[in-house]
Amino acid sequence: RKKIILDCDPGHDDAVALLLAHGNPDIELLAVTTVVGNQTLEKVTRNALSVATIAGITGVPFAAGCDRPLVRTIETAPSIHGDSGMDGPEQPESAIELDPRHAVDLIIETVMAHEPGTVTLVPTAGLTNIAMAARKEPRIVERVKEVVLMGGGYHVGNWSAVAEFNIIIDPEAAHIVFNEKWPLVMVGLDLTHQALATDEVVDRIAKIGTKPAKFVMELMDFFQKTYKDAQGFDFPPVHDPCAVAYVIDPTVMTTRKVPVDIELQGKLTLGMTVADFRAPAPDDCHTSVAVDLDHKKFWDLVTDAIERIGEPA
Ligand SMILES: Nc1ccc([C@@H]2N[C@H](CO)[C@@H](O)[C@H]2O)cc1
Ligand SMILES: [Ca+2]
Repeated sequence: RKKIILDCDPGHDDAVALLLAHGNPDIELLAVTTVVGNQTLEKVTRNALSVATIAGITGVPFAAGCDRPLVRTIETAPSIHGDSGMDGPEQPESAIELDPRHAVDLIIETVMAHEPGTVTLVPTAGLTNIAMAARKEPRIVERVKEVVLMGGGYHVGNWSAVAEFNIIIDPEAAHIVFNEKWPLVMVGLDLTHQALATDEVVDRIAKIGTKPAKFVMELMDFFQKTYKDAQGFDFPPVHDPCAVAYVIDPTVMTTRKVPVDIELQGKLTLGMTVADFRAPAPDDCHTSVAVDLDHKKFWDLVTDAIERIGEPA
């Protein structure tokens, strides 16, 4: 089984990523950590515990991390995720206790406690926790198997013309993470904008008929409305589970090995993930970007995972 740590900011699509990681039999979810992003740290942490309650996730430590970016001020995304960060479904009261450790310490301790090259970091939010972990314990960089993150875009932006939200809300953290020498797969908007929750997909999930499936339905219903109003999409792109799907089955998408760096100075280009497609890629290139998604294979993984979770509604 593939061991992962999910660092997230639930977030409608983070919630689906968590359900995919929990439901898929090939994934061993070692820890879940939260970070400020779609909403404040307090809200996204509450949301993560709500998802854990609905999905019946037990025996997995959940820890809260950084409540603001390294340098800049907080920017949240209520236009997409609402005031709670996960508007739409009724949220259950969660009985799950947070791990008392800071997320940065939980990430470090978990990576150091497992064999080198066995733990994959899956960030689906701003990279503040990941950057802090690499600075506090540099040994995790060579010990981590790879970083598979949802963020960035080599030709697409959503929070500026050329920058994606997870990167631009903490570009200094992203610069740290992309420049450490660990293998890094950037699952950016170029890929995730193909992961549309179409009517056919939502109908498939509705037919599952369990509490988690109903929860996902209500999430997608809200997400579809805000994505239509805020970004003019007919169907919402469900970004974050794409990163988890890659860890489960890398053939779910194609990737290209290209150098990627983060713009920190640009007036128009701050937070841009600049990918250099000029061939050949340097031998020491440790970054790849995701290009084409196998839409059916992806949604088969997601619906299969949801089917494996929870009692009939
Ligand atoms: N407009 C918008 C802003 C932020 C996000 C969140 N950031 C990433 C996509 O940009 C995902 O992780 C998602 O949770 C999605 C849409
Ligand atoms: Ca997210």
